[in-house]
Amino acid sequence: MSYIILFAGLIATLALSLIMRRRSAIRDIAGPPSPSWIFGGLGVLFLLQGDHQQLRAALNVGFTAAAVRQYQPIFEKVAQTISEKLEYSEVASVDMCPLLSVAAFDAISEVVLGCPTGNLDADFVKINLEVMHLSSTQSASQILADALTGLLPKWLRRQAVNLPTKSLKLIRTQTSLATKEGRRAVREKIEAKRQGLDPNDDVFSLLLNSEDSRDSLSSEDIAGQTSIIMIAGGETTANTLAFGLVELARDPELQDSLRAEIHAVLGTGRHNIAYDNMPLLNAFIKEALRMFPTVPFPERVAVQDTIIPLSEEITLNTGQRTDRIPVRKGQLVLLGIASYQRLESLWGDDADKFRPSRWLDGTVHQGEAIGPYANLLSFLGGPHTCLGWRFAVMEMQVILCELLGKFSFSLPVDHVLRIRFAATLQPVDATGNKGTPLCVKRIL
Ligand code: HEM
Repeated sequence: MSYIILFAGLIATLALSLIMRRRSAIRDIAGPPSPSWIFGGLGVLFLLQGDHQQLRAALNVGFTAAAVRQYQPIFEKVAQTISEKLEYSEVASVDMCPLLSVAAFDAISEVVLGCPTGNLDADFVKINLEVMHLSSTQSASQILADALTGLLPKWLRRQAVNLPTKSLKLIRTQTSLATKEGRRAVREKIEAKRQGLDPNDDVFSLLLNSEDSRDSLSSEDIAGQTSIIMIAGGETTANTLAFGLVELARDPELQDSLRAEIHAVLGTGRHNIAYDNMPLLNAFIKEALRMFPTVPFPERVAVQDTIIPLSEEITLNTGQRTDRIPVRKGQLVLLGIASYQRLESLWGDDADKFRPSRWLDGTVHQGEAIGPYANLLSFLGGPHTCLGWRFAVMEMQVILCELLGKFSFSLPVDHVLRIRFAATLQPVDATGNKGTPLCVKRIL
């Protein structure tokens, strides 16, 4: 981990400090994130400025606090499925990563498309799970080839998208199957409405039926989001949960306290559980997001010349001191989120320690709010702030309550956890592959 932080510190801390001093700086570098050349299409992540604002405002209808509350029963069902799988597992230690990936995919399929995974096209399901694992299975040369392709001039990149590399082939197929599946889901909802059936509570139904979005969103706009939502919402949530479970397995005392809070709340009944009113659970989620931001270094291309103001002066290699960095239009800026969230100057001497109590004892960094949740940048900030952050928080709340309420987690004797950065931040096991093997014991 320290390598990642050092790397980030070298190339990107500057860019982050800036956001802290003047929040609007992030808006001046609001250009497209680098993978836009691969995906293209209609996905909200890849649009810019006016087009982006308009589409995002319309899509937001499916991601408000009120909308997300309606999805709670689906998250609970998905969480129970993980429990059932754990119950029947007979191995000494269970790799939680694949279970969490499948759960995250199930949650998105049902909440967004309104369709359980079992009813989706089998090739679409398979390709999505492959894409979720793409960044953890790429060789060093594949990563380098993709990164270099991203640096080609725009006209050449348009052609390069069709290169037969493993990652480009996978992403092309995922985008095309996702759009097909999204169109099918939209068609079925329109047909159900024509037949006078009540609309469901899924995101696409809300978008098709809400007064706020139906005039500004075409069916094709909605279907066109399927690919990016599947990708943006899957591995991100699954990896945060996986890192969090390892921290719980390391700290039996923390696990007991969290379980006591969960039992106290669940003991009062399983209906309409007020997950937001569980202080330790929410502190735990914030700490997992702070320590393990799954998108640790998002990239931006400046849309105009701008000045990035720094919170502290730095010395340039010319010896000159400065508190600002000029950025030219078109220049690439890396946002060192992982560094920002471990800066000792902001989070204290124990910034590198997993300590959820910092969110409860008043020692947490208070400053200008720069992200949508808990003053963290894990969901980014500015115009491209994660659209699904409330969705992700509730999904994590529900899954943690279900798992911790019923099981205890401990580290296997030969436990090794390394952290890899390959597009997302991933837990890696002793074999060098993505994985978090944990000993899991039923307690209730
Ligand atoms: C812990 C879980 C999650 C984390 C840490 C996370 C983080 C992020 C980050 C950092 C971005 C900005 C990426 C960039 O611009 O380069 C983003 C964008 C986005 N996320 Fe999430 N995300 C999570 C879960 C979700 C979920 C569950 C969904 C949907 C169901 C979702 C949907 C989106 C969408 C649609 C965007 C694009 C927003 C836009 O460009 O306007 N995310 N997310």
